[in-house]
Amino acid sequence: MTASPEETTFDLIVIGGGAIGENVADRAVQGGLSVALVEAELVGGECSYWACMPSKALLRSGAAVRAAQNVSGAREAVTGQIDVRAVLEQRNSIASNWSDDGQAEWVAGAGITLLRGFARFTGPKALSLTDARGAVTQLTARHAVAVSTGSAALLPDIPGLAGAAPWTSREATSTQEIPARLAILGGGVVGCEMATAYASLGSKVTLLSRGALLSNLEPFAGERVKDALLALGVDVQLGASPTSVSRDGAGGEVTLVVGGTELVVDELLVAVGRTPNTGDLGLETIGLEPHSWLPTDDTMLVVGEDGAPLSGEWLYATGDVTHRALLTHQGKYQARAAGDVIAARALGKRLSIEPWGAHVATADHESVPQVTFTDPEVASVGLTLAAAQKAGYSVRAVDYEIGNVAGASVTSENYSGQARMIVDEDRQVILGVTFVGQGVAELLHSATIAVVGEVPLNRLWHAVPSYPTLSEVWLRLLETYGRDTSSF
Ligand SMILES: Cc1cc2nc3c(=O)[nH]c(=O)nc-3n(C[C@H](O)[C@H](O)[C@H](O)COP(=O)(O)OP(=O)(O)OC[C@H]3O[C@@H](n4cnc5c(N)ncnc54)[C@H](O)[C@@H]3O)c2cc1C
Ligand SMILES: NC(=O)c1ccc[n+]([C@@H]2O[C@H](COP(=O)([O-])OP(=O)(O)OC[C@H]3O[C@@H](n4cnc5c(N)ncnc54)[C@H](O)[C@@H]3O)[C@@H](O)[C@H]2O)c1
Repeated sequence: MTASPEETTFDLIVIGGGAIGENVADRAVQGGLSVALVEAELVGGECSYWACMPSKALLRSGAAVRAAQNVSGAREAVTGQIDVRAVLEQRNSIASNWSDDGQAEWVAGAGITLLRGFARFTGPKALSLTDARGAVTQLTARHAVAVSTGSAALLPDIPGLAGAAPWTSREATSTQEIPARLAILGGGVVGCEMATAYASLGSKVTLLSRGALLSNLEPFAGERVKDALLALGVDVQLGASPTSVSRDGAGGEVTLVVGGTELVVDELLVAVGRTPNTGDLGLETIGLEPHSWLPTDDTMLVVGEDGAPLSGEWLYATGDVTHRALLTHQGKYQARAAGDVIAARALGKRLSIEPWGAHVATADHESVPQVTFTDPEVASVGLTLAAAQKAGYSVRAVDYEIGNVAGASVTSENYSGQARMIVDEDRQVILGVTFVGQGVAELLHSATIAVVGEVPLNRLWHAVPSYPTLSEVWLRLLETYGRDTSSF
């Protein structure tokens, strides 16, 4: 049966029904547009089924046990081992058993038309949709198309790697068996989180990292996480990268050659970054390069090599595929801006596109928060010292040992953690904050508000942290910086 033009023409077509695409579609519908959301796999995308949620489910039991083991009285109550089967079942439940029924229901309830299949551009505002049976439908967008196709794990060009069936983050977050021996390639966020999870669940983990761990963050973060991984029994090898990889038949042992020495494991997880899902999107039909990231302006309009939006200003991108900040919360922030601005432009409404306006993703530049769920956690927002200096700010870094605040001593015996605040000396506002320690994830939003709000230090003295909480680290950071009383 051939679909009628009414069924194949929409004000906006969103390609990719991950967390980000869902939000673009939702905002645009709320803004008054008809919207189709095209999804080739599961509505909800990586975050729900193979990334944020299942990975955190794998990490939580180990963190809970260690937290109890560091409190007298509670320690005595922790007498057994982690129940790995129960952890995997809980993870299965958090990943909705890889069924997207609930999210598809939400999409329908939000007034979005869900189209299942794989979308490719055939020209400006024109797409073909291929469904699971191979049937092809042509789609047309009246006003805009938003690409929210996400990213996939990058496989480096190491001899033998591709043929050795390595794990990516997908297998690592969805496995039903914990391998006895796991090698992890890459000391970034995925590598450090998965090393923590699998060591907690009983694997003998070897973590191979070319450089320092978590190298995009303050250096002390990676150092403290490295010490914690060593304490968990992880073999952390810095400056190490395999020169060849092979697997002994399907499902057999994997052998890596690292610095001339053989390392034999049951599985190898590759976690060396991401590649955009744009290889088979028909980008060549609209003058863009297949396999490339899709850079945007702050209203999320895709820009060409000249930095200007494509002719007609109809193509938007949000989420990982933009390479602005590969994080669910930041992608959803972009999605809110994009969905609203697409609707406003389509309906000729007033735009709010000045920095920090409603239709722009200004925070992507220097105010991105991120929690790395290692143990200790790393919670950071804004610029590191190195990034602030590189950007030309006149800065001072203020450090404090979190273990010294009263709240830390009741949270955990021998609490140890570090806080760093980066102060813009010219404006007396905070450009970045990093906390490393148990339970610091929930501290992060206070820092995000201080950074985004550009709250002057003199006003921050009036934001009084409750006693005895970890938040008292804020007061200690201010005291360490010193109070300017010259204007009193
Ligand atoms: C192991 C791991 C843990 C993570 N943990 C966190 C975390 O704790 N917190 C956090 O903020 N971020 C985390 N991230 C990052 C987060 O998962 C991503 O930033 C987020 O999923 C990006 O969402 P997206 O919608 O842009 O892309 P995706 O979630 O990848 O969704 C894209 C969707 O588009 C579909 N698609 C692609 N091409 C087409 C096409 N041509 N036609 C139709 N459909 C298509 C795909 O099937 C997919 O469903 C983690 C990432 C990994 C790998
Ligand atoms: N909690 C979270 O917010 C969370 C968790 C997981 C992932 N993520 C997101 O997912 C994205 C991908 O994470 P990731 O860990 O794959 O990437 P990443 O960019 O964080 O780290 C990749 C690491 O691999 C190293 N590397 C690159 N090529 C290598 C090679 N050939 N051999 C050895 N090492 C190599 C890099 O130096 C880097 O340290 C991140 O950008 C992050 O934003 C977020």
